Amino acid sequence: MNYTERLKDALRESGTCLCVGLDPDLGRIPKSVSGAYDTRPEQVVAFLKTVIDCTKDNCAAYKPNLGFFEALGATGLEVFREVIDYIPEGKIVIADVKRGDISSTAEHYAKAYFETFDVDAITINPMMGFESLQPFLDYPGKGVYTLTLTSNPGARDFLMKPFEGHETMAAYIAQNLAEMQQNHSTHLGMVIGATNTENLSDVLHEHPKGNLLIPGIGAQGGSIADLAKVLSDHKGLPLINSSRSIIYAGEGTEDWQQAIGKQSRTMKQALTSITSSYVS
Ligand SMILES: O=c1ccn([C@@H]2O[C@H](COP(=O)(O)O)[C@@H](O)[C@H]2O)c(=O)[nH]1
Repeated sequence: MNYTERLKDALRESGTCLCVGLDPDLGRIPKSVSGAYDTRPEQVVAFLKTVIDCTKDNCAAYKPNLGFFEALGATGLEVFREVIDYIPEGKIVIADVKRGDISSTAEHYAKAYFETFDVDAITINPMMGFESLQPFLDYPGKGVYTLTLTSNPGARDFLMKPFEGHETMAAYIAQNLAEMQQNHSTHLGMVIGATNTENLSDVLHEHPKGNLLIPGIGAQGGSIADLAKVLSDHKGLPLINSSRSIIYAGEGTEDWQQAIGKQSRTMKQALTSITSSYVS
């Protein structure tokens, strides 16, 4: 099965395009978890397993961000392994690594995430040029989401500036991804921010079948209504990510597990109008 078919199944089975971001911040782990385990890696594993238990009925995908795992030190990758192994079958797992380098190094990033960890998809950074994406592109069944129009204010520094005859550099990236897709078996999707919807039409027009990873709702304040408008004609499948607003929903309370479950249900509900355009 190719990546898009597996993604479609995950959306259909869960009835949502919600992706839960796994960004474990040690300072925000509930006291009942940090008090019960001696080591930081054990605390993170226990917290994230509970997050997964509380959210699995309300999402199609999980997106662990490797920065949070690397911050744990030498055992960070073991924690990452244990957490992704716990994610139920049928969910899409996206390693948010934002890699990109010369080919000999990029080949090893591709090997690490598509072979050693065997995740469904990763995020990549195109800053070193399209040739640096090459090592990721011949993995049938896998997906890459290339940073195209990111959700942060710094997207204005390069990605929203006119470039090579396009209104934005983001649209130029999207056009190149669509062209590269014609000759490669890895699905070439895009990361686009829910906070920058006013600049998204051109980007989506250039890569009309690209699957989308969309951070920026929740803690970053992106509007689901604006997103729904801009996505209305897009043919690629969206995964809409929220991390902090879900996994720390119960911060400071005793019934934090219920709060996480409730917030993921609320997000799933809020995304219904978008999900229903893709899942019948
Ligand atoms: O443009 C981008 C690309 C990636 N991210 C990542 O998504 C999550 C968002 O977390 P929230 O807590 O929902 O704000 C995080 O891992 C970012 O590194 C992004 O926000 N924007």
